[in-house]
Amino acid sequence: MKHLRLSRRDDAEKPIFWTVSISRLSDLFRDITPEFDDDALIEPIHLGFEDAVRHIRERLETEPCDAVIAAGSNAAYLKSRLPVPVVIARASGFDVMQALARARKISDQVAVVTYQESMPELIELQSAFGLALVQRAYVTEQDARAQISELKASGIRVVVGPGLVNDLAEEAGLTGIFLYSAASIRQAFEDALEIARLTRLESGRARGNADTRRARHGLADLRGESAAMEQTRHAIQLFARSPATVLIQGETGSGKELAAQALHRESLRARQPFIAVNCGAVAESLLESELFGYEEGAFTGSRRGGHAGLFEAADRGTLFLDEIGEMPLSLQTRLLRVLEEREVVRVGGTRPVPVNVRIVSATHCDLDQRVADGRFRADLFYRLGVLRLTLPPLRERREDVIGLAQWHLKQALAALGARPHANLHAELAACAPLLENYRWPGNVRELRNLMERLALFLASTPLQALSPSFLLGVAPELGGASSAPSSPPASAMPQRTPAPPAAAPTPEDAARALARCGGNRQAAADQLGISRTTLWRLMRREKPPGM
Ligand SMILES: Nc1ncnc2c1ncn2[C@@H]1O[C@H](COP(=O)(O)OP(=O)(O)OP(=O)(O)O)[C@@H](O)[C@H]1O
Repeated sequence: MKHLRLSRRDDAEKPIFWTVSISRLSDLFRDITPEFDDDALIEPIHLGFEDAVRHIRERLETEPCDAVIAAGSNAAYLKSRLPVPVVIARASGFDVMQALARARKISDQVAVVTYQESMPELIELQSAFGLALVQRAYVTEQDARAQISELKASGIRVVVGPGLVNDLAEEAGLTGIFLYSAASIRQAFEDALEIARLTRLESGRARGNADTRRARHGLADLRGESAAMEQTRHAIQLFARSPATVLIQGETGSGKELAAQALHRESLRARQPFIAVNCGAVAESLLESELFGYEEGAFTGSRRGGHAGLFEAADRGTLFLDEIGEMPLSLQTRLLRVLEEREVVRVGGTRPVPVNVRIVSATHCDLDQRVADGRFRADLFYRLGVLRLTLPPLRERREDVIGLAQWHLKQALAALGARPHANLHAELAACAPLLENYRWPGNVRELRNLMERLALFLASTPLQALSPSFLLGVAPELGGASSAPSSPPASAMPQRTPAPPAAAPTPEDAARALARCGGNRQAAADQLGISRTTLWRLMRREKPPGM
């Protein structure tokens, strides 16, 4: 979901979030906050309910805030009383299962107390966990307190619930088990980033920035001396002169978005917005209103005055529709109409708004096949692909591997404040058999990630020569092994011969990486050398355990 997140930026540009909690949720907020330092300014507010509302309302008179992040009844209270978006951190099914497993170790008489709604599906887990489960829902603090004393009187000793419930349970001499995991809090922070992005886009605050910051990359950033890359750059220059639609095809990490940005930067629209949206990562209903906008009253919760969609926001610029193959059929019809009429009608509206937008779309999937399967409209396919650009996978242009490796390694070393070895080129050339024989399922993104990993080890051991055996120690996958090491390799590590190419990550690999990274999608994607979009794709294919 790289498009749903603004890139690393100066503090002045970062969205501002306030996390609001009085319970032990504050500790979890505090622990997760540093992970988002590059993306947002996050400040804790240790207040709840009325006190929090009063405090926040006062501050909002003089200070900006893009979203408030809270959980449980406190979040619901704030949501209906604050004029800024309130993102509610929600416990996932996995959180509940983890909490129950912990509770089970203490007692087989467990109560789950949640805000407003109980979880009927938990009944089925009773026998799996060998538990006698009691479920309660509360509305107010008083209500929660009363429920807990009833539970205590009935012999319950362990209570699973949000922060307030934990505090009350412990006050009553029971054991409280906290319901939220780090992963659910991270998800709330991600949601807040997305909301800030959409709100800023709508208010026009980010529109000026989008001109140069969302299209950050130009033609020179698409590196590689192979004939295929030369041709790609040439085609981009040529296509930039035309207003026609461009369809970019290529495997994950092969540079499709870089190419789209370069196309925009080379075109006459370079000073106008470049707006990217991932058609696969946004729910159908949200994608519709995000793309086309909506009128006031179009649906419950719609904003007063309506909302301009991305077509309107990208007016005179470029709209990059990534993962176009994932666009639902109903929206395909609507998109086709916009392309033909050159005007959008907002959801719930009747008035056409003229738009002048160049559409560049990208896909990793075989769109011809989707058309043949009836999953993608043939007329839209032709309309989107007046011009076509295909980015070759890295394994088909092995002559680019060493140059790209050197460039990304130098960048990564510089980011760590470390100097590259004077003979870096020769050292990498000696590693060429390993690097060039590898299959690179994640293409240049995977190569970049690997170089970042290598830079970390080289920066921590400045006297270490970059030899093939050292490289293999850092990146066993180059020799056919699948796991990454957790500590710097021993320099005397024996060299292994390259094994058959590693396969692309599977949904199971994605699930394992997510578990290793505590649910942090960016970290998991980086570990696998894939984009968050690809990770998301793999997760969608993953069957929930036990099914
Ligand atoms: N030709 C290239 N030169 C230098 N770096 C590249 C090149 N191609 C890709 N990269 C690197 O790989 C990263 C991923 O590229 P990009 O996001 O454009 O891939 P993509 O094809 O859009 O991937 P996905 O389908 O997974 O979204 C870039 O951020 C860049 O660091």
